Amino acid sequence: MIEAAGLTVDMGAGQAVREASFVIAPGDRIGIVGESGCGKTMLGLALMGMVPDAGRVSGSLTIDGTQMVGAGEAIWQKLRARRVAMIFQEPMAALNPIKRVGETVMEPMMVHLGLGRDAARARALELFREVGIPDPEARLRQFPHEISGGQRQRVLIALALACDPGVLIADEPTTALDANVALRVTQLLVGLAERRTMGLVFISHDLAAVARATERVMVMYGGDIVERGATEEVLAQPRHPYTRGLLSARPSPGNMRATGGRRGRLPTIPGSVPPLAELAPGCRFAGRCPVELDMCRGERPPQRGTMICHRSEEGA
Ligand SMILES: Nc1ncnc2c1ncn2[C@@H]1O[C@H](COP(=O)(O)OP(=O)(O)OP(=O)(O)O)[C@@H](O)[C@H]1O
Repeated sequence: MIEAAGLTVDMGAGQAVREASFVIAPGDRIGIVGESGCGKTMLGLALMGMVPDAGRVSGSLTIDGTQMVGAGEAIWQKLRARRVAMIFQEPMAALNPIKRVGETVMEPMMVHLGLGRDAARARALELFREVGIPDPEARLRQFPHEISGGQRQRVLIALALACDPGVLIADEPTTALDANVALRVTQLLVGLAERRTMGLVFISHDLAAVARATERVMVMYGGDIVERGATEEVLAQPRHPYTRGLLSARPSPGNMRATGGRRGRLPTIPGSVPPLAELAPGCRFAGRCPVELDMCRGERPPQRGTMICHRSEEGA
């Protein structure tokens, strides 16, 4: 349904996504993982034709066989919401605070599907039931601030499903939620993808959620997809040093101690030495790169084609 080949997003200051190639077929559940700033959201936005104005998209992206790189807004509007939909980060920011959530969910059905108010309301009610919102009649009339974080996320899922998309992109759908609610939202997304034979692109820092939600995973680092494969295999036997670092940085009592309590930071891998001798001036790891960056070229600022070392504030 979606095929990307050499898909690149250039933000002017650098490439947020570099030469990404992959296929998403109906029912595929694919994870995109990697640390903050590695390009996950920008890749999701590229699949929606919503890259910020400063960005330039090149390469190839076909949706249902139509080339979308260079396609005008009119073509995107036909596909967006109907073929590809996205759940955006931060439910509170993604919902209009002065609009009842029912109205928000009804709007795309009236605009894109041409449904009248009554039909759109009936369908919104059905969707609220499908995503597990209790007392859906009452919820339709509420404002975003009147419902819990978990329910706001479910409203956003209902909104994304409004036009029955073939692929749903969920950008950090569980990050703002506590562990129990996050687990239920993850299970909901998997169930929806299975029932509807809908593709699911699950973007997350949360490797446990990715393991639950997806069958395949792509690991991004500095705009590149550095590793990919069956989720179970990649998480159990990562091949790329960056993936190994990412996995060992998972917050656990052990590595919380190793990192002095800094969640999500990569701990030092004892004895690891960068394979390239030349390091950036001032690199505070002084020859002991904590993530074994096999592509570190010691350049500062990082040049196109180099991997950016996010672990060192001073060095690249
Ligand atoms: N509006 C923008 N204009 C210019 N550059 C941007 C813009 N938004 C993001 N970027 C840059 O694009 C790169 C990729 O950002 P992106 O938001 O895709 O990362 P991410 O992996 O989704 O991070 P996070 O997990 O924090 O959301 C970063 O270097 C970021 O600074």
